[in-house]
Amino acid sequence: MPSTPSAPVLLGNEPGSFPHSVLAERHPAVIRQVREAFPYGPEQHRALDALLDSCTKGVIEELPADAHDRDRWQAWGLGQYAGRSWFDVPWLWSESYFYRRLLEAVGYFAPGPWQGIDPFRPFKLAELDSPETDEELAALDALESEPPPRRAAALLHGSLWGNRADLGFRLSAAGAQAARATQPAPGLVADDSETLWSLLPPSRAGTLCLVADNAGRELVPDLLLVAHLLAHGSAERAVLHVKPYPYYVSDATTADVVDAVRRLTAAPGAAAGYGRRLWSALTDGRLTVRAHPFSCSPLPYAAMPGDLREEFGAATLTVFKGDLNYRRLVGDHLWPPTTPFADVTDHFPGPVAALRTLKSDVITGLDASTEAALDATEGGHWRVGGVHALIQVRP
Ligand SMILES: O=P(O)(O)OC[C@H]1O[C@](O)(CO)[C@@H](O)[C@@H]1O
Repeated sequence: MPSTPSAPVLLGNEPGSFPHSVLAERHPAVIRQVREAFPYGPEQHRALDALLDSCTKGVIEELPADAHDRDRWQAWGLGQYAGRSWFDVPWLWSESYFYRRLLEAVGYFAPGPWQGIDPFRPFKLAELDSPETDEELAALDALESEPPPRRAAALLHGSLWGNRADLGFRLSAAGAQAARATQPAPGLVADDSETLWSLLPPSRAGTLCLVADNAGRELVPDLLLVAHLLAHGSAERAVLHVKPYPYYVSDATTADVVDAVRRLTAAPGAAAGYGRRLWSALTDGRLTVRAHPFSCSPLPYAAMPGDLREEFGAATLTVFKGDLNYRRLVGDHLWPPTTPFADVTDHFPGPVAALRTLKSDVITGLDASTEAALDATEGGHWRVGGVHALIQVRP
């Protein structure tokens, strides 16, 4: 990326900044919520106390010697960061490691009765079962009479704005207040949807990769979009990339995909048809689910391993959903907002798109007038409030 200006990596050590609030306030709130959601035993409570102490006042500690993924985390920088404050290392790294340690504290990885029990599952299920999800699914009935391109556009926007439904984000009072303050004026700050559709013409054979973000009310519209694209020939195959373990509270895992598809098949009206199509696409291999370890890595996608690079390189289009995936795609830097999206995704091996609502300071690809208008009307809140969104594409 020779023409791209360098920009500072985001750290969490500036009091008053958004990253600092995530480490100092949101992570303790996540520990509290998880503790209250399950009847964990004394050992787990002690481990959660220790994590709370470490992540707010202590330093990053090594993984236990017998941890199954110790080598992987060493390769991802653990040796370099151990012993340093959680606030002084790259924010992305610190957040990712927090979720890794939280799962360990509740016994998610260790053989035993709590192995594989998702500490965020109650919150994810509550959202999937909510009246809002019912309403969103009922709205599909009216779409049935629309011509396929209009239906596709509606489903694309459903998937995009579904990214507002982020359980971790709601734990931040600042984020929720900012969102309320500027409603009801959500707007797209960049819209490359025409380019996106040009990469998915109805007759095109090829593979669509969708790098999913949150479960529940984001994953459901993601799946609806995938079902539509498969049914209308915009993609012959689709690969849904999910997380190999629970992460950032509501990120989707394979279990969440199963819950979402079952929710669709059991729904009344048109939603059930989408569910049945997804079920058969999964069964016959047109839709596959991938849970690559790198999906939970604390590193940007510029550092992805060869197998993933090959896979994305062979896809017709890879769509990255959500804020965190955006940060990892463009690099977790405080870029000047007018930095071209094409420059910061230069490393990516194929056509790539981002569908994201804005929930962190990272932003690229704005035109100068949009940036000026946002700054003038909202100060810095537009970056983190979750009320604006973007569709960016690098063919
Ligand atoms: O679910 P998303 O859209 O990836 O958002 C994750 C959120 O979590 C954060 O990492 C903060 O924890 C923000 O960057 C982002 O707002």
